Amino acid sequence: MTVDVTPTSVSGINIKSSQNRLLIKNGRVVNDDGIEDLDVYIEDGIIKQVGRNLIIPGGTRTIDATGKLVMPGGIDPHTHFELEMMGAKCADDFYKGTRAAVAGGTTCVIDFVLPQKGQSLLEAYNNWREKADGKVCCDYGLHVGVTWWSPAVKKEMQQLVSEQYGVNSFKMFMAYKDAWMLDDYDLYCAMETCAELKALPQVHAENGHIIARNTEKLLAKGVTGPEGHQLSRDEEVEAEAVNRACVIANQAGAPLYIVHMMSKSAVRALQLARSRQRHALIGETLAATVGTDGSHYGNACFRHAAAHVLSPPLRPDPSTPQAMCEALADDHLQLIGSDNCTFHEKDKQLGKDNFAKIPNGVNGVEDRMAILWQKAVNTGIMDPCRFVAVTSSNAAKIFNIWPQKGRIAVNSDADIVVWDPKLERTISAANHKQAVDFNIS
Ligand SMILES: NC(=O)NCCC(=O)O
Ligand SMILES: [Zn+2]
Repeated sequence: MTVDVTPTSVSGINIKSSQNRLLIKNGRVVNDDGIEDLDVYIEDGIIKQVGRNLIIPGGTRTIDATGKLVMPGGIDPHTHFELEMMGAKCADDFYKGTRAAVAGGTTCVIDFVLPQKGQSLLEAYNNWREKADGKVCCDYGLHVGVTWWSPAVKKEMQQLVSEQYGVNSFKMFMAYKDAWMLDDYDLYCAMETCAELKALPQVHAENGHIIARNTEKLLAKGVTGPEGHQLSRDEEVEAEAVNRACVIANQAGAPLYIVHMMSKSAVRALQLARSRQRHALIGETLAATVGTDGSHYGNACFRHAAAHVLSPPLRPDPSTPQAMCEALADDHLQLIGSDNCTFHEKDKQLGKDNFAKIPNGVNGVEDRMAILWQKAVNTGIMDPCRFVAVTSSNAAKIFNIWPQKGRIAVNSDADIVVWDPKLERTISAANHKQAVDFNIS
């Protein structure tokens, strides 16, 4: 991600007030380490006072948050806006995607720059900045993908971590053979470079060679529908790659962040690796796997089944969603992202006769916080403080973003959501850049 925050554009959002002073009154403030009944006063996008009976200037716009929770805005560590992959382009651009994010209570997203094989990382980074700047409705940062390896890539990684770019995380793929996948040698080199640069390596952990061979075998047997997607890459294929990625990170002397962990087997592999690892192992899961399971791949309707195709896939084991909530609650996993990567129906049709050609990706940037609230907080698996940790403050800490983010405290950026526990969603959000609030109901 970059440390820079680009200016926000709020065009198109129903702005209720352009005042730069806002008081959120009578709410319960939730941080990752406690809950208190407090009022929050914001001026020019910065939290100026937190307490009761605050003395504030006249004419300040007030939100009555009685019965509501006042929480740090969500940070979604994993989105793909305007990404081109598998012959299609994601339906959400940076405007639509970040607008949806804010409507769901997320005030910062971290997207992925994914260079084509052979493409300059700097060129790809600049392209992504061009796509996003001026369009985003909330803060954003960028992780950069290392999709091929050479001394030139290493040099560009060194440049990208400089203050000019501020990147501090690089993502490598162990899947998508013949596209973004790195072999183990190159993955080792990339992780060593991350360790040298004090950047955080991230991996998509699935065994791309096994997936490729299983796909050939399934197609030869006449399995062409979306059910073939999960059959070609079961839990073991994910867990093996998690273990291998941890071993390589350990050898490279690097910490490791594993994106979109989708199965109980993968979480077990991560837990096992933690007992021997020299550096931190961080696990992210997705709203999709907390929200539902892989039974959709058996749906007779191609449109329905293909809409659920993402990698790693949703798992057929129906106990997976609850297990993922428990893993987040117990700190076996540390974050929940959306991996928002939406495709129009016509694009999913590219794989009508061959599941391996269905563009991979689902929605979730708007729904991430509500899904976790419903599945984990309302069920008693997780308390609101842990909810704040896994949806916001852990990302702020892990990616070292703006230390003042992810926390409701004096002098923090006023990225705030007012959360209605009865409606199970945000009813209002304040964005620090313009100190506006908007009603999304
Ligand atoms: N996850 C997925 O299926 N699509 C987005 C690209 C990726 O992260 O693998
Ligand atoms: Zn992704």
